[in-house]
Amino acid sequence: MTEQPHGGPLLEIVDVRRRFGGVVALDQVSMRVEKGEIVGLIGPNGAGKTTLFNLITGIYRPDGGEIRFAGRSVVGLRPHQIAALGIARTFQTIRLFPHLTALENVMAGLHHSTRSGVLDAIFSTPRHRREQRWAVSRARQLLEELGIARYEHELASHLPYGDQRRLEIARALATDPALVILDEPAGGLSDAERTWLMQRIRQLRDRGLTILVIEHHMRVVMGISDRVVVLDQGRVIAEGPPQSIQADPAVISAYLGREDEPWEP
Ligand SMILES: Nc1ncnc2c1ncn2[C@@H]1O[C@H](COP(=O)(O)OP(=O)(O)OP(=O)(O)O)[C@@H](O)[C@H]1O
Repeated sequence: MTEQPHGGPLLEIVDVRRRFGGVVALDQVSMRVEKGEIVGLIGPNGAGKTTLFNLITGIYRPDGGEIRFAGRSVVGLRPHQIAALGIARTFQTIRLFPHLTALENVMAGLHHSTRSGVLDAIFSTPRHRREQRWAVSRARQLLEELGIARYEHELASHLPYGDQRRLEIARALATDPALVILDEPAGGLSDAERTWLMQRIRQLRDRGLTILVIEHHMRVVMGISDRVVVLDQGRVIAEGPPQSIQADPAVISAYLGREDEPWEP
C-alpha cells in the first residue's frame, strides 16, 4: 500500500461541487472514509453517487471543494496518478479487456508494480523474466482468492456475468490499493453470489483494506457497511450506521415513490 501514515481520514471530501450544464450533480458534498472501514454510498437514481466516484478517481474535476486522500489533495491529478497513490475502482458497467484471458486481465492491473521497460521485454532480460514470473504468480493468487482460478486461460468475455464481476475486483486488488471503490458490485448477481460477495468484501476490510461502495441492493449495503452516507439530489441528507439510516425519515422520504425501492430484502 502506498499511502503514507497521517492523522486524518483516509479519504476526505470537503464542500465538493459539480455541475453539468444546468444540472447541479453535487452541491457542497462533504464526507469522509476512515482507514479500515466499509462505507456504503446510497441514494435514489440521479443522486450524484457515480459523479462523486468520478471526481474521486480523477475522471472529472470538481468545480469547487477539496478531495484529500491520505492527507494530500488529489484535485487536478490524472486518473492514473490517483490510481498510483492507492485508489482502485470497479465500474457499474463491467470494464474488462474482453479479448484477454482472466489471468492477463489481472496482470494488466499489476503493470504499475513492475519496473522493467519495453527494452527489457524485447530483449527478455533476467529482470523482465523475473518480474513476469512474479506477476503470473501474484495474478494466479488473486484469481484463487476470488474463486475464479479455473478461468485462468479463458477470455474475460467468456466468463459468466457474476464471475466477470469477481474478475474486476481481482484486477482492482492487483494494484495493491489502500482504498477500493466499488460501483454496484452486486448488480446482476444471484442471491448466492451476493452472499459470497458480502463475505468477501468484509474479509478484505478485515485484512486492512478500506472500501467505499455504491450499491442499490439494500440487503448488501446494510449488511456490509460500517457507515452509510445517503445522497439525494446532489446533497448528503443522512450519514450513520446502517440501523439508524434505515429508520431515518429523510432517507425514507427521499426514496418514497421512486422506482428503485430500497428496502427489499
Ligand atoms: N456526463 C454528464 N453529463 C451531463 N449530466 C450528467 C453527467 N453525469 C451525470 N450527470 C447528471 O448528474 C446527476 C447525477 O448523476 P449520477 O450518475 O452521478 O447519479 P447516480 O446517483 O450515480 O445515479 P444512478 O443511481 O442512476 O447511477 C444526474 O442528473 C445526471 O443526469
